[in-house]
Amino acid sequence: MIPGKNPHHPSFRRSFLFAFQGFRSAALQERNFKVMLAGGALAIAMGFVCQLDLVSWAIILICIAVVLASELLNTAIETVVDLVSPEFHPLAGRAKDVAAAATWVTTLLVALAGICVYVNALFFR
Ligand SMILES: Nc1ncnc2c1ncn2[C@@H]1O[C@H](COP(=O)(O)OP(=O)(O)OP(=O)(O)O)[C@@H](O)[C@H]1O
Repeated sequence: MIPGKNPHHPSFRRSFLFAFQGFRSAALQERNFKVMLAGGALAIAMGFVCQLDLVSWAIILICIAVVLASELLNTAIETVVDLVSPEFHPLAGRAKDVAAAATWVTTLLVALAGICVYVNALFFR
């Protein structure tokens, strides 16, 4: 909470608007997040092409959510690091590198999970 601000929590509607504002700024300004949104759209299109069953759709949607959420968290961490350490500092660099690694590990494993789902839908049904 911002110091000195009204201690009452914002309403759900206002909280949702703040979250939407964060999503919008990431979608407009972050190249990696744009790429991941495009990847999510592609995954959904492939789901229709492969005529996924309900459980496979659930797996694909969870995968998309995990990747987008990890990129949003990575962006949040980078933003805070830039705020508290605008100058070069090895710990700032480490924090950004580790946050980026989290995104890439997630993306890699989600891509493998997605391939399993589509291969199963195309060749084993
Ligand atoms: N303040 C800093 N001190 C030390 N190293 C830093 C600092 N800021 C960035 N770095 C190093 O530069 C790398 C790139 O940082 P940058 O802020 O450009 O993020 P990025 O990789 O461009 O992120 P994105 O592409 O997601 O916006 C970091 O991973 C880190 O290794």
